[in-house]
Amino acid sequence: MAIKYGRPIELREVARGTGAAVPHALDLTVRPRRNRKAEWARRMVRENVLTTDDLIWPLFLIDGNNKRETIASMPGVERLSVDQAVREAERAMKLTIPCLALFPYTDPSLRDEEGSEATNPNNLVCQAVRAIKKEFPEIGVLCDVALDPFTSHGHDGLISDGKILNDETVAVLVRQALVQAEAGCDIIAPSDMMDGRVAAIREGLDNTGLLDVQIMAYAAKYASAFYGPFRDAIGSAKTLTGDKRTYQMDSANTDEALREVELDISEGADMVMVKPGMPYLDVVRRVKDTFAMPTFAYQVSGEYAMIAAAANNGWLDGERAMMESLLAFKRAGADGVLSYFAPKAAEKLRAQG
Ligand SMILES: NCC(=O)CCC(=O)O
Ligand SMILES: [Mg+2]
Repeated sequence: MAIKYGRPIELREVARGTGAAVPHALDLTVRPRRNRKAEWARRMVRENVLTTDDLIWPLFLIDGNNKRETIASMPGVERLSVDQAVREAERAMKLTIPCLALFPYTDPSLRDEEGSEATNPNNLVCQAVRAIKKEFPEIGVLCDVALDPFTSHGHDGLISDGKILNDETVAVLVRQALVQAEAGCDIIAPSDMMDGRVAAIREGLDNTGLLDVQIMAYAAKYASAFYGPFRDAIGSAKTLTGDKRTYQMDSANTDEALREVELDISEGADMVMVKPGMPYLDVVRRVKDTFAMPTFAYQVSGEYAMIAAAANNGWLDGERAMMESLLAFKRAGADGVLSYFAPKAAEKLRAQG
């Protein structure tokens, strides 16, 4: 006799209730709310989870010693001297955040038209990479590749006659990537949106024997108003002339994002990124579904600032909004999120056990 699983039909509807019909009960067989009736039940059917493994923590660097500077448009985020960045690396280790991303505030006296400080093997980023990797070799360090923290005009590339030069910029970006990789960074993340930079950087790394250095391409990076506070943080807000729409993507497009991502993968990107985050979750989903690559999203400074400002005004429950916004990236298919909330979110996740 075949084994029958499940209860006989006549037993199914025997509830633990009184047996009496509920007045005004709707004739519903399916009641989705049953699976939400208690925390244990909600946990059991939960489809997506956020863990500390999903977080990449961006840090801002500044010259000096034992220095921490607040950033007015990013409450709770500071610029850190290298020694303080090492302390945050220790905090990240304890919080089991797998990776840090480094962004420098370059002293204005070191900024020039060509962004030459970007290729100085002893610049702030390289110093921080060496210091962090020396004390905490087990934490991942990601370095951004683009010229905007280093140029007097605040653009990511070289300019001639008001135009951003693609191929000339790529040559400089390769040199920037090499000094960072030689300092010991684990992931090179080109954020400049020049065409062909991933292939050129991969070739440069491979020719130098840096075969294990990964590339996370800012593959679909949009020209966005949400980067405002970041430009305050790295000091390029005041100096930026014009906008970045000839190289960053038009926010109206998603097919184009797929073509950009496809190119970067074909050029050797190990991981791809969509940026900004929350306003572009549709792009994250399409990229993940199309390429099944490790896919990251950047919850950028403006997204952080909106939540932080509303929370500081008492208009939002900041902690809940933070966790909900981060989980949204997982739901959209992201494998991880670069977020200024990383340490706070990790603390909360660890407190929850
Ligand atoms: N290349 C890194 C960024 O541009 C970050 C933008 C932001 O957080 O607003
Ligand atoms: Mg591209």
